[in-house]
Amino acid sequence: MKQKIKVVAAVIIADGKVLVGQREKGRILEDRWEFPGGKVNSGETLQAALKREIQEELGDQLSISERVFETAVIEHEFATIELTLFYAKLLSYNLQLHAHTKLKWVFPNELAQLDWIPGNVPLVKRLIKNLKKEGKLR
Ligand SMILES: Nc1nc2c([nH]c(=O)n2[C@H]2C[C@H](O)[C@@H](COP(=O)(O)OP(=O)(O)OP(=O)(O)O)O2)c(=O)[nH]1
Repeated sequence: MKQKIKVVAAVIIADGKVLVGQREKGRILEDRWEFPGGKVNSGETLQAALKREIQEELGDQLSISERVFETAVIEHEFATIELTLFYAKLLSYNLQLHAHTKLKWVFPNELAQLDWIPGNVPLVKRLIKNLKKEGKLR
């Protein structure tokens, strides 16, 4: 059976845009775009894992709010990913490149054009709808 991996990632919003990252070369799914985040360690809460990952990847502190939607299951060849996305805001602004080639801020109507991790595409479509709801982009 394929390995199941719990992953948590952040939909970081500022000034009406969402922060996305292009995975560094040499990592699984290199060059694809993703929401910054990573694997949850055993015994760690999703929120603690997300804060740790954002500190490691971007060198930044995060304020986490609600889940974007329920945990999604993404089938990759190498594993089954259980991905939970949270809305979040940056509390610092270092945006270091420890896991990404590029980071960029994207308006919701441009999100669908990125070369996403394949399983992310339906999630991005749902996210775009969600972002149109009142208050989400502030
Ligand atoms: N961060 C992130 N990972 C995602 C997304 N969608 C998706 O399928 N994944 C997958 C890709 C990876 O197989 C896994 C995340 O693991 P990772 O390799 O980024 O993990 P990590 O930062 O803990 O790093 P590592 O030390 O194991 O390299 O989840 C997403 O939007 N963001």
